Amino acid sequence: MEMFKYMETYDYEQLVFCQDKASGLKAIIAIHDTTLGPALGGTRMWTYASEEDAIIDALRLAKGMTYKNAAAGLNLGGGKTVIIGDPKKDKNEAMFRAFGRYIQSLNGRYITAEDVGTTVNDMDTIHEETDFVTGISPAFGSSGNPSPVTAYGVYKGMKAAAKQAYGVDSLEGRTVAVQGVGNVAYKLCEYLYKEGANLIVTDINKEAVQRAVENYGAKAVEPDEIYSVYCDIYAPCALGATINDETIPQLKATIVAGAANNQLKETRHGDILHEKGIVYAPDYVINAGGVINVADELNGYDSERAMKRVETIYDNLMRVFAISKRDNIPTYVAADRMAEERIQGLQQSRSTFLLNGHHIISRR
Ligand SMILES: NC(=O)C1=CN([C@@H]2O[C@H](COP(=O)(O)OP(=O)(O)OC[C@H]3O[C@@H](n4cnc5c(N)ncnc54)[C@H](O)[C@@H]3O)[C@@H](O)[C@H]2O)C=CC1
Ligand SMILES: CC(C)CC(=O)C(=O)O
Repeated sequence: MEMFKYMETYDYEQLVFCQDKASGLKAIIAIHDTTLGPALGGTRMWTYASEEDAIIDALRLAKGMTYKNAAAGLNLGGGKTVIIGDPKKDKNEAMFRAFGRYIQSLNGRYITAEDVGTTVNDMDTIHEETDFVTGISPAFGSSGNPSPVTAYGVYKGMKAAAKQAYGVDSLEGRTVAVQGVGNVAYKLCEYLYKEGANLIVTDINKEAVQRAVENYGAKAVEPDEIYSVYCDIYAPCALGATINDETIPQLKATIVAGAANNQLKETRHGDILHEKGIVYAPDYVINAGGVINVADELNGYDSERAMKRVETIYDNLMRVFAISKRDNIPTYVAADRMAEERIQGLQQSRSTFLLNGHHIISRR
């Protein structure tokens, strides 16, 4: 992979490789764009098939955060970390402390939080070494686990998508097929169940499936069956790239709306959804609840204020749908346009982010 060529093509600012032999830390911090402010994005711990896969994941996720933070109206840029390893077996305190020191060395250009494979406890360990971490324990006056708030945002966004598709935003009686019932989606299922939606769920973790079956009356299907079930809404809430050449022909849903990052395998898959008349809620717009919540910590965390802001996801999606309809463009293009316009509009008045005494984090 020609790294600088890739970074130049997609306008990345910085890629940092962090290695600590004693603890086994192998982390890649990708900073995409800091026009709007310091790069905020979570840390994913995952077993990658190759180092190149890990680098590509970090880069793609970081770019997604630039767009997510811009579209959510946050004064934050986009970044992300991946730690190579199995979160069930390879974690240790020294690893997250070493990682915290690497974050500190960036002097505020990058602020981290949870993502798949990392927890509030990990963020607390990172916090032993740096202030540039969010999603730390409520005991520190912080916001804790972002997943339930992400779920609330996805639920609100799903209602916006229903309004667009059906003219009413009630989800009562609608059937939602949920792929992956982990931290975000289990809470999402609770919101949907309470509103009277029917749930079909799948997960590679049988216990996660069982929980949703027992508590929310969900019907369970095998992981490869979820794409073809009869439903109104397909909610991808596991990992990315599940909207692809194999899955699109199987979909019966009129809406795709879920929590996963990078849902479209390639952008052309967003074009195909548009051509088929499927309402696609762009991933980074609908799943911004978590980052909105952790970003509120930078102002001294206030849960009520954060939840109010998360509710704007509904309006942000309605704007995206309106742009898509007006210009007859796929919703993912409309969302990109909305985010890019905000970044470009502010580019004139900001230069690349540097710690200059007006650091956003100095407010807490
Ligand atoms: N946690 C958060 O606040 C946010 C999460 N996201 C994204 O939402 C997605 C879910 O996040 P979490 O719930 O935190 O992760 P999680 O790890 O708690 O849940 C993911 C679930 O998907 C399951 N899974 C993995 N591969 C699968 C497959 N092939 N088929 C079926 N199930 C599969 C896992 O067993 C797990 O239960 C991720 O893509 C994440 O990046 C995005 C924004 C914020
Ligand atoms: C989990 C969030 C706190 C931030 C993030 O990395 C995301 O939204 O993907």
